[in-house]
Amino acid sequence: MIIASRLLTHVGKLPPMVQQLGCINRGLKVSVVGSVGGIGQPLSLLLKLNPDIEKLSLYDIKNTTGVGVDLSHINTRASVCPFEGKDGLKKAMDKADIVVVPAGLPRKPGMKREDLVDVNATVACEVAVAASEVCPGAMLAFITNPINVIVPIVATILKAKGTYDPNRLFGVTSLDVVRAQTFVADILNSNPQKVNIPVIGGHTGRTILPILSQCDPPFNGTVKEREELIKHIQNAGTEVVNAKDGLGSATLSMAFAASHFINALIRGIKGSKDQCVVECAYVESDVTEAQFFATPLVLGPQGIEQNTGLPELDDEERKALDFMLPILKESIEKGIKIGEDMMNSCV
Ligand SMILES: NC(=O)C1=CN([C@@H]2O[C@H](COP(=O)(O)OP(=O)(O)OC[C@H]3O[C@@H](n4cnc5c(N)ncnc54)[C@H](O)[C@@H]3O)[C@@H](O)[C@H]2O)C=CC1
Ligand SMILES: O=C([O-])CC(=O)C(=O)O
Repeated sequence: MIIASRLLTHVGKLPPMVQQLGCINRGLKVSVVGSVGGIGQPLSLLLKLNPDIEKLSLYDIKNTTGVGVDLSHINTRASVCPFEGKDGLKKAMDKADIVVVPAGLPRKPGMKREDLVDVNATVACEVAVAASEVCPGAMLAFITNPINVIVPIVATILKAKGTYDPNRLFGVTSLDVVRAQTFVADILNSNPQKVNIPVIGGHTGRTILPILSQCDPPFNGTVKEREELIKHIQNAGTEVVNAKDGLGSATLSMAFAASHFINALIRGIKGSKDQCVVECAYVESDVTEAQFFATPLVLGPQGIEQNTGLPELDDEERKALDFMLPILKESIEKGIKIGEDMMNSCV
């Protein structure tokens, strides 16, 4: 059941530790945790191209130096600093403005995203603890699956450490939007970059809800075409996992989607004046009964400036939302419980 479909804002009083005045005019420090992986390498490359990044700090458990030296030869502004090993995490994240996390195990055919939780919860916990110590004001963007569970785990740990700011913690769901834009554009024979479509909820199966009724340009397909399109968007991750046949999940499209999201966060931090920065992401929310939920967010110097709430929904979308909420709530409860159990064990 929907609690509210009005405009909501999370902008509250920040804990003193994480308070920042206005927007940042200097170059930014961005840390990529898991930078040697299938997503981490192309994501680091794309971020190296952003002229607002002054320091690109790379961390992985091993082999970061090679990736760092390679990237460092590219003639763009960001200086590249590679770190590895247990001690390297805090050094890499020290005073970061943004930490993006493509670390952790990907799926193999036959697995669900939820099957990754045991291994990936540890990675998320390590990053949350390090963030609390060395960059408590940073924007944290988690790519690690299962997003629906990982973000509540991180929030719970940050809360216990006294450094949680709900405006600065994001589960990256941009790939769902990128896919929705692409698949709609394929059908409409239009430019995918010009398709506007919110994707709300979470990041697995039927918790991924593209709001086709609000698509611009309009999608006027038949009921069957619409159902097929929604299924295609919801199952796209599994499609890649099966096509890669044991060699992992989406990496290149994810790196593109994540760099798009991080570039938007940066425009927000820099106080972009030319246009409002709006992106969908999975965040703490009171838009529905689910404590974490993806909706379009206005991004600004302090992270989430405004949660725009639920887009207008038609009857089918309302039913789909009602169907997903218990699934999402169960994942969130699980995440909170794992976070409580782990908070002292992953330091
Ligand atoms: N949010 C989303 O839409 C998507 C999320 N993903 C998820 O992203 C994650 C990464 O995927 P891939 O890059 O394909 O995996 P990968 O296996 O290619 O790379 C993961 C990297 O994480 C590193 N790593 C492992 N434990 C670490 C730790 N404790 N600290 C730092 N680094 C650590 C590994 O050394 C490796 O370099 C997976 O969990 C995957 O399911 C993948 C696609 C889309
Ligand atoms: O499906 C996976 O395991 C990776 C992922 O989240 C996606 O591609 O959307």
